[in-house]
Amino acid sequence: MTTRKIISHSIQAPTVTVPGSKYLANRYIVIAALAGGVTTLRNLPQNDDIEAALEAVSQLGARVSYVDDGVVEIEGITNFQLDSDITINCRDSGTLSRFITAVASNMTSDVVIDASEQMKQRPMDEVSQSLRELGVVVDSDKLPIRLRGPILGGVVELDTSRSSQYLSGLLIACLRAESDTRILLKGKTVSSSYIQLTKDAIARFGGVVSEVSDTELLIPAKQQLRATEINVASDVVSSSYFMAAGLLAETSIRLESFDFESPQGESQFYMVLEKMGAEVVKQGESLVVGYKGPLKGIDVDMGDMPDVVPTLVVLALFAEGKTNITNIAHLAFKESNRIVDLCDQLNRLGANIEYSNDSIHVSGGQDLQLSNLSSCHDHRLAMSFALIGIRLPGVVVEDAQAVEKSFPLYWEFLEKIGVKSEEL
Ligand SMILES: O=C(O)C1=C[C@@H](OP(=O)(O)O)[C@@H](O)[C@H](O)C1
Ligand SMILES: C=C(OP(=O)(O)O)C(=O)O
Repeated sequence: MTTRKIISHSIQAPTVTVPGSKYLANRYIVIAALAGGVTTLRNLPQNDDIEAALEAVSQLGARVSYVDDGVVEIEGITNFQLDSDITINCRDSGTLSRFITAVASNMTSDVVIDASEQMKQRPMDEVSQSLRELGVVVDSDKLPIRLRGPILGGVVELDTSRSSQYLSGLLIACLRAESDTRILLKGKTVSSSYIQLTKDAIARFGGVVSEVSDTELLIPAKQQLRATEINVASDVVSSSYFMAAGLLAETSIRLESFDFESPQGESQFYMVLEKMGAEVVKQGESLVVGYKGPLKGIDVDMGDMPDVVPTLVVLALFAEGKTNITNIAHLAFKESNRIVDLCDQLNRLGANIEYSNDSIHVSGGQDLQLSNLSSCHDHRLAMSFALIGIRLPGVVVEDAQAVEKSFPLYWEFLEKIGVKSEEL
């Protein structure tokens, strides 16, 4: 475990281009594995989750070639019956665990899906139960899970009130099912914009998913997906840390190649900042977020922007007045419990944050005292906590290497924009 102290900053209107989106990459990699031919992915982010995804599809028989920096070719699986059992390690990735459990259900030989101890605590029941209903043999509702396909198809009820990833995984996996699949949604779908991200990714490979109604989806059977060439757009969540860094340093920040077209909820985080009083300017493909004066607390529903809640809470600590964040019960099932762990850690600074099972209430402008903050092995807490050092130099982030999950170069990126930190 590494510990980092944020020492000082000298941020002055920097320009940043963040790496490619892990969200898009996760989708393209598994869909490419099911497609015929060779897919080329450019601007692929290099991080632990994506490494695990590439390893997983290559274990299933896709041929993965590293062509150049950030360029990978994936030749789709041709033989869905492997000679021996395999065990896939999803490490800390919830997205991969949910997606690959469904995708590997197309194999007619045994596959074991495993993951880190942290990931094993996150729910998988909805995935295993729905796959069983679709004809897959699944031995457990918790990781590690041993399964054997194929996916026969049919009608399945799916509860998407804890995670949208269950549905995204099924939409991708059932493209190859033996007969049509109808998915009937139960409960309120959380993080619903991620479903559109999945549908768009499927469409890029020529796949079809029809929306029969708000609660029913139809996936035609035995689809022949076509390999393609994709330049992975930039990561909208990684961008959030630099927007926040600029505002905390009372300067502006320019994000180049910002993915304005993304359906992912977090791509609209700049609008939340605008509501708090930031100046936001779109210049071609760049987004400039500027400081106009102290930010103001707001009331905001973050149900569809789950992954930038830690960034927002850190900003809210330094805003005037109260920020009330609602509709976030699903944050309990992330790498950490992103309601309880996030707030308990920040309260070590004397922040006085209140929370319930689906909301966080931050009173800005409290007197903060230096303290060590544990990331709780959650990359998003590590990256957000580091930003506090811009206002409170000396803050220490424990378990700082958690950033490797999505953004291993985070500390170097911070250094480049003028935030100095050191490993203790
Ligand atoms: O489909 C995806 O890529 C993701 C969906 C969201 O999860 P939930 O649907 O579980 O909220 C998000 O928090 C996660 O980081 C990635
Ligand atoms: C929750 C996250 O990822 P995952 O669910 O894939 O572990 C995240 O990246 O913030």
